[in-house]
Amino acid sequence: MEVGFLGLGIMGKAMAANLLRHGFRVTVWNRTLSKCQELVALGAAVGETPADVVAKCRYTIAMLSDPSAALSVVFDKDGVLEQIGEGKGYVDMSTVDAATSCKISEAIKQKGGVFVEAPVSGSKKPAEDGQLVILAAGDKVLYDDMVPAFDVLGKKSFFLGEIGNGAKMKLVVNMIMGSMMNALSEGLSLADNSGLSPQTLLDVLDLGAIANPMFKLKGPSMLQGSYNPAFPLKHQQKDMRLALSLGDENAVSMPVAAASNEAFKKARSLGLGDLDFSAVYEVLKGAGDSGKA
Ligand SMILES: NC(=O)C1=CN([C@@H]2O[C@H](COP(=O)(O)OP(=O)(O)OC[C@H]3O[C@@H](n4cnc5c(N)ncnc54)[C@H](OP(=O)(O)O)[C@@H]3O)[C@@H](O)[C@H]2O)C=CC1
Ligand SMILES: O=CCCC(=O)O
Repeated sequence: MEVGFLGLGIMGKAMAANLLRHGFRVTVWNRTLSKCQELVALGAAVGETPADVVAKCRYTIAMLSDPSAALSVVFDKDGVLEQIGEGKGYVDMSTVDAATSCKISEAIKQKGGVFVEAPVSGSKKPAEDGQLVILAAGDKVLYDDMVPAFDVLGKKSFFLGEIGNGAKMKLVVNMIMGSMMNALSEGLSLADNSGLSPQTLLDVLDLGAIANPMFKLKGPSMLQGSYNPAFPLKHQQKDMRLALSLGDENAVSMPVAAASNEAFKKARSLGLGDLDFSAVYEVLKGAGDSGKA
């Protein structure tokens, strides 16, 4: 199967490499074109523009940072819309809001193409290992066509119906994840500031009812102040913002998420946006320290 791949950041690079390893023919494009070279070494071809990739491939996948990047790659000059049409499918796996997805879907349909949104749960390592959870919605025929690729990229894919449902599900999941990261950070800080060993707290958590892979993976590196980005904090804050906006639209009160968003915003304002989202611990640790007598 031949696919195009737009966006070779942390996730896109791992996902495109995975497709190549499994025998897919892949044509890649990235805004910073030099990032394509690593994929070329694995056998990828390069497109000069998103339009170029879509012209060449029946199916094109995108993995881009945020709504503005997702829209730009479709609607701007040399974008996807210039070449999409009858017999071509576009699959956006970026985390965006439902309105962005709907706008892209409508434009692609007007040109005769088909569209699926398919954001993912799981980070850099699951992307490298083909263990993502795919949250797809939109055109069911295109979804079925993409199953061989989804089977390589993920351990499970869900088809959630109409466009927007994949985006919404992803935002709900990440809203919970961001709030949990804040709760863990506050807990580590409280343990530390009240004379307990934060490492022992992690050991206790790991044996109880709230043990989870995220605490297990991120906890030890947070205690070392090591925040090598798997999931950049700026993207987590974007997801909290979009989830809060979904809450606004549906009159759902989300005080925990709102407070967590403030902590992520504060972390961004301190220049931590490109670090892993667990770097929010630096903000909450700081709050604890400043409270000391
Ligand atoms: N990292 C993670 O753990 C996960 C991330 N996600 C989501 O996946 C998406 C990608 O994440 P990730 O790979 O971590 O992000 P990165 O920041 O590593 O990569 C972002 C990608 O988007 C491209 N990009 C940004 N702005 C534009 C633009 N205006 N026009 C064209 N291309 C643009 C970047 O190009 P360039 O190289 O030129 O900057 C890069 O290829 C995000 O929506 C994120 O929320 C979902 C699950 C997990
Ligand atoms: O959007 C990023 C999600 C990261 C994860 O699921 O571990």
